[in-house]
Amino acid sequence: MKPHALVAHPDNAIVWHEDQLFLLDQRALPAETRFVVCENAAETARAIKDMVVRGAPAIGVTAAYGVVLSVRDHFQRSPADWRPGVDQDLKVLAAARPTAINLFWALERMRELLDQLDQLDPVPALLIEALRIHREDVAANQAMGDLGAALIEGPTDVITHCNAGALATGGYGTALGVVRSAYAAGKLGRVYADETRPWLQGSRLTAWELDQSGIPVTVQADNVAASLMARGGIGWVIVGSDRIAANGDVCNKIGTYGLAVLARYHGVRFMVAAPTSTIDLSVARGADIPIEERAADEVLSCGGTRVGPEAVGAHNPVFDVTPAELVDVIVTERGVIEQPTAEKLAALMAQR
Ligand SMILES: CSC[C@H]1O[C@H](OP(=O)(O)O)[C@H](O)[C@@H]1O
Repeated sequence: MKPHALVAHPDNAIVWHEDQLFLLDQRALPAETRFVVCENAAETARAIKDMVVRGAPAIGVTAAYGVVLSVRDHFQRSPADWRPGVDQDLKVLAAARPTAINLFWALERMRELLDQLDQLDPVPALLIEALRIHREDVAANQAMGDLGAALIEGPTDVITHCNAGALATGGYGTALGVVRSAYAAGKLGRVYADETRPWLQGSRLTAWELDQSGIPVTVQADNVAASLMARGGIGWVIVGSDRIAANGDVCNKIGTYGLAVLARYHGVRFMVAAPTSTIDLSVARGADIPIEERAADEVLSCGGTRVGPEAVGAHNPVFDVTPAELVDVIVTERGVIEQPTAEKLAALMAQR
């Protein structure tokens, strides 16, 4: 009998159980539900890079647990001189993926605690901090869900892109957190989930999550959104984010920018739901955000079968940037920003 903690559920994507890190393998969903166990920082970094776990906040939460694994390893090996090995592991974790700021935000928060620790055994304090980061993320998503749902008059249908759900976070979800709260409030009819080529986060993960939650969901090819908006009945496009620049430009899954242009053309409102750990005031504008390029094979294969000619390459940027002027509202756990600007973001981030 599997322990309750390891039941495959969207809110159980990242599990610290019996002093081990278990990750629901999102490469296999929905066909197979299996967990990958990470025993150390290197395995955790590999799991992030290979997208066993993905989604900006989920990457941050996972990296925090990766730091706990690192400290436990190095403290056990060398109780008097464990820090250098941990610092090297911090670099390995930071190199896992370049775009989601939550990875670096979580590592910096763990590093700040490391710098303060002087007790003999650092592991308990670090585990408590990682668990706190995890718990805070879920609470932020629940708060955002309610704030975002309050903006929806409804009942209406919405489009979402990629997966910004429980699987992409510590639990509950950002964009899908708004979807969950709006559905519970009777404001949501149906979610149209872009399949989100090439990794299919929408048709595999969002569809699985919403189906598990009993929320009406229809998968659509990425090029259907325009005609669906033209038909009418779509009130909102609701997406997550991997990094929001100081001026309000939003970096998110490739294809988000095109959705924002279509939404503005068709008078559909465009909502970005993201915790403040996704806002990066150190980056002035979206053009300065590093965009991850992944293997050409992700584009040239589908379901493990090569679909493109062997001799042909592929361009596979996996994020793009939506200019702030195309974003109607950014929803964070601290509050809502209509028509985001640098000034409004700075004021929000100055709040404690
Ligand atoms: C809640 S943030 C989720 C965010 O992350 C996804 O990217 P990936 O699946 O490559 O990690 C996508 O951009 C989602 O919007």
